This record gives sequence, structure tokens and C-alpha cells, in this order.
Amino acid sequence: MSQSLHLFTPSTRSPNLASSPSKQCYPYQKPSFPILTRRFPVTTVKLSIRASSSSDLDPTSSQVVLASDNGKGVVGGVLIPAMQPPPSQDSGSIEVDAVTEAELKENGFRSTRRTKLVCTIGPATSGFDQLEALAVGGMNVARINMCHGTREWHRDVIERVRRLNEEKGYAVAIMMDTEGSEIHMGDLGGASSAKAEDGEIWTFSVRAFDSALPAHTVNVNYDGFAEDVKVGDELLVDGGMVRFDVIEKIGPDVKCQCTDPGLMLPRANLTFWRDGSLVRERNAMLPTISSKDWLDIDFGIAEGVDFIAISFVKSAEVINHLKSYIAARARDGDIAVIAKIESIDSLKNLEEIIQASDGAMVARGDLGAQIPLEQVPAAQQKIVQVCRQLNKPVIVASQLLESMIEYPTPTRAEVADVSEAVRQRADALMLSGESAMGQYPEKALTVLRSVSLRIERWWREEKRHEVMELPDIGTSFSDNISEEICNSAAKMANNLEVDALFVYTKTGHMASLLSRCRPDCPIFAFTATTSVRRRLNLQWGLIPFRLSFSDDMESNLNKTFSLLKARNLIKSGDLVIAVSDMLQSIQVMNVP
Ligand SMILES: Nc1ncnc2c1ncn2[C@@H]1O[C@H](COP(=O)(O)OP(=O)(O)O)[C@@H](O)[C@H]1O
Ligand SMILES: C=C(OP(=O)(O)O)C(=O)O
Ligand SMILES: [K+]
Ligand SMILES: [Mg+2]
Repeated sequence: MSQSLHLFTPSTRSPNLASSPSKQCYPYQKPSFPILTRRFPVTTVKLSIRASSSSDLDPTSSQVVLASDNGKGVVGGVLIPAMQPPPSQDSGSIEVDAVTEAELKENGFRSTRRTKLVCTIGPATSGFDQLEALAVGGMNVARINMCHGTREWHRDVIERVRRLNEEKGYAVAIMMDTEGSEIHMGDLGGASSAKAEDGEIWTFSVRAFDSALPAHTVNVNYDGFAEDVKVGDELLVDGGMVRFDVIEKIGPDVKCQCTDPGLMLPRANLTFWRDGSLVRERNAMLPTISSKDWLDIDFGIAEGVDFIAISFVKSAEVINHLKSYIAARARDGDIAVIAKIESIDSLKNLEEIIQASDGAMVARGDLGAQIPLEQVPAAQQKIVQVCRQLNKPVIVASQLLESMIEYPTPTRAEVADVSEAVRQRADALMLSGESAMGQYPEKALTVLRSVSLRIERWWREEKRHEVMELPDIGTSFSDNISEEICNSAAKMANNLEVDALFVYTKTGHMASLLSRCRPDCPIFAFTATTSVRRRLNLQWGLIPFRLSFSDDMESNLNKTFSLLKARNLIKSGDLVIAVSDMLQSIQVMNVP
């Protein structure tokens, strides 16, 4: 579709680029369109193209690619006609997360962490100081789980995170996770856990108890429970952490005998199995988003959370429905919708669910209760891969450091599991009980951080990243240009071993396309809106900055360089590649 390749070279007698544009600009094939060589200083490229009313450019429809060899090298796909509005005249400041800034200064940007970290906030971490300790420890996203606690409790947490961001300069995003309408136990009458011993008889009841729960009794949230289970079924708490056999049904009470002892946590998930298979007919009839979830979603929208994670997604339809609901209500930009992949149905409809969502979570806790445990690693690998191909961020969640709920060091197996998720280059890792109610939340976060850093470095040094086929995903020609630019820029960044990629992005899309390529260097993403910046926190390798910028790249770059240099974040001589979604350009340059 490109109609010409425009080349700007100081001397037409030694036009290096002109003589080998196919090698320098497009390594894959010789262009099938004319190459027009001009003598212009690069700073006037935009002007000269605009002024060019000559026959080789149709000012309303020409697509051209520009290249220059005068030191700065501009390559880009531009649509000719639109007159650019004058650059905005803001005085300009730059905002970056205080922790990231410290990390960048300490380690230099090559060794900043690429894998993002999500912490579930619970009683162990809900205080201001505890939240700050997590922010300092590298928490990029705070997750609140609406399965637990009251809305007031969660509102207080959100308020504290916001205050932390404002007062101390962090940029922690907030993810609200819905309860979903699967079957789970009640809250154990206030106890933090209950131990079921081998052979004990427990009562699972749908009765509402006015006073304290009788001993060895658990409430079940789903009214049809006593009808649906059969004597002889196996009842699994939390995907098999504790197991019971159903031995008797008495009205609303189901008597069960413990066969695998263990600790039951409040509101733990319940599944029942018959003849070796999960009984899921009834679950399939429950709505993905319950009436309580809709109230929680309204709460999340009112509070302006950054992400809403939907539990037990079965189809793309529910995601589309929720997204239009949010679009009609959210005031400050939109809220990203994360599909939790934790059921057999979600695996069946994986591609279409992920396509409809803004990201996904490998929710291994419930997933491992619905498919045999030995199938979970393959499912994880597949989900991570599909997300990367469709350019959606993916979180690997549950039991990454489960033993650290009680102990200050992880098991070797847990470290290996974390390493595998980092090696798969998932966007983010998540702590659940480890940070919500464990004894060592900060230590657990430190383990995620240091394992991520070490594995990322190891794989960069070994150049061991397997190449993943990244299909075209754009639906418009302009989208295709953005993808090509990002793929090329990431490849150039690796080949030239640049220090950083810079991306100027309004919606964050261009930044995510770069992240999708998983380049060796970090990606500095500059965006004008705080909400976009917070959302970019979830994506692999992105260091989001808030910066007002114009569509004059030259002035954006100069401004960024001076602001970053003033803060000692870059220095003269650093090599960067800059891309932008306003001009759809690539520039390679040394920081002046
Ligand atoms: N807001 C909260 N209030 C009280 N306890 C919580 C809260 N959030 C999480 N927890 C505790 O942390 C545990 C782990 O959290 P998470 O993995 O998010 O939930 P679940 O175990 O329900 O899947 C929960 O089982 C619960 O005991
Ligand atoms: C993350 C999960 O969801 P939740 O903690 O809400 O059950 C999971 O099941 O792994
Ligand atoms: K949940
Ligand atoms: Mg779950």
C-alpha cells in the first residue's frame, strides 16, 4: 500500500541509504515502490513533505515511508495530508513512580525488572505502612478480592493506595476481583481457618445460622447445594487442599467425612466430583456475574479502579457485556477487564475470551480444582502464549509461594515455579494468601522480585528467548503500520543493543505492541493520562511515565531528554530508539 519510500540524505553523491534501502530499511525484501531521494535537513522533513505538492504525492491519500541518514535516522510510515496542530505549550514535567526511579538510578535501565508484580491485599497488608512497604518492595498492582471483606473495608484500602500514590509518588494500580457465583463455604463464623482431621464428620449446610456456628459445621453459599450433591460424591475444598466423602443428606445439611485432612480457609471454593468427574451442570447454569458481583462492579466503577478481574468467565459474551456496561458508566477513561481463566469452559473458549478482554489471569487455584493438576502447567503455557499473540497482558496467579504464608523462605520447587512463569515471559506474577493473610508478605514479594530479576538477566545473557510467532492482529491499515513499526523497532533495539526504547503513546496501544515483542531493553512509555499510565503498570517491560507531549517528535524528544537528564535517569551518549503513535515513526539516536 505504501506508494513511495522517501529518502533524505545530505549528499546525493553518496546516498548510502538510497543505494541499499532494501538492506537498511527493509531487511526482508526490495521495495516494490519508487524511492525518491531528496536533500533536506532532517529537521525539515515534516515541513518539506507538507510543502510538497508535486505530482509524486497525492496530498489526500499518499502513504510514504521516510528515511534519513543524517545521524538521526528517521524511518516511519506517515499519512501525508493532515496538517498537524501546533505543539501544545505546556511547561512540562515528568512523573515516574518513585520506586522505579530509584531502581533505574541504582541498576541502570538495562537491569530494571521487566516482570510486573501484583499483591492481593488482605488483613496482613491493609494498613498504610504495610501498603507502603509493598510499594517499596515493587508492587505494581494491588488486588482486592471481593470474595472477602466488606465494601467499606475495600474502599479504605483503595483510599490508602491512592494517598500513597499522591503523597509518596508511587503509581500502584488497583485491580478489583469479583467473587463470581461458584460454590464456596461461608466465613467460618469469624475464625481465620478451621482444621479438618482425618475421619472427622463435618456438616456442610445451606441453613442460615442466627447464632454462632455449631462445631464442625460449615455454611455453603449456594441454596441448591443439598439438592445437587449425592451420597457417595467427593467434596473438594479449595481444589483438593481438603477432601470429604458425602455420607448422608439430612434436609439442608450434608454430612461429610474427611478423607484428606487439612486447613480450610474462610470462603474457600467447593467442588464436588462424581465417578471421577467434576459435577458442573449446575455451575454452568449459574451466572458468571452474580447480582452481588454487579453491585461490586458498580462499586469498582465509582471508585475508579484500574482493572476489574472477572472470576469464572465462561464465554466472550460476558466480557463484551461488561465492557459495554463499563463504557456507559466509567467517568475517567475506561477500566480494563481481565478474564480469569479458571474453569473448563474458559479453556474451551480461550481465544475468543482473551480476544474480547483487556488481559487474562491464569487463576491456577480454581483451575486446578476443575482440571487434573498435571494439566495445569500445559494450560498455563497455552494461556500465556495466546495472550502474547493477541497482545493482552497475562498474570500468572495462585500458590506461587504458598509455603511463605507460614514460613520465611520459599521451597526450591516454588522458586522453580516462579522462574518458569518468568521464563515464559508472563506480564505479571501475583501473590494471593502470601500477601493477603500470610506472615511474610514483604519477604514473599522480595522473592518474586529477586527471582524475576535473576531469571530475566540469565535469559538475556544466554540469549535464550525462543522466538514466538506474532501474528498480525490489527484490523485497520493504521493498526498494521503500528505493528510493523513496533516489530521493527524491537528488532532494531535488540540488534543495535540500544539502552532503551521510548514510546510516546496516547492510549497505551503502541506501548503494549512494543511490550509484546519482549525486547532486550526496557521500554520507557510516555503517556499524558494518569489512568493510562497506571494501566501500563501491568505490562511486561514497560516503565510508564506521565508526560504531556505534542505531536512534534523533535520537541518531545528534546523535552524528555532534558527532563530525564535532570533527574539522572539517562545520560549523554545513551542510545535510544523512539517510536510514536502520532507520527508512526521510528528514530534512532544518542542522547545529546
Ligand atoms: N479482604 C480480605 N479480608 C479478609 N481476608 C482476606 C481478604 N482478602 C484475602 N483474604 C484472605 O487471603 C486468602 C487468600 O486470598 P485469595 O487467594 O485472594 O482468595 P481465595 O482464597 O478466596 O481464592 C483468602 O482465603 C482469605 O483468607
Ligand atoms: C486467582 C484465583 O481466584 P480467587 O483467588 O479469586 O479464587 C484462583 O482461583 O487462582
Ligand atoms: K475472586
Ligand atoms: Mg479463583
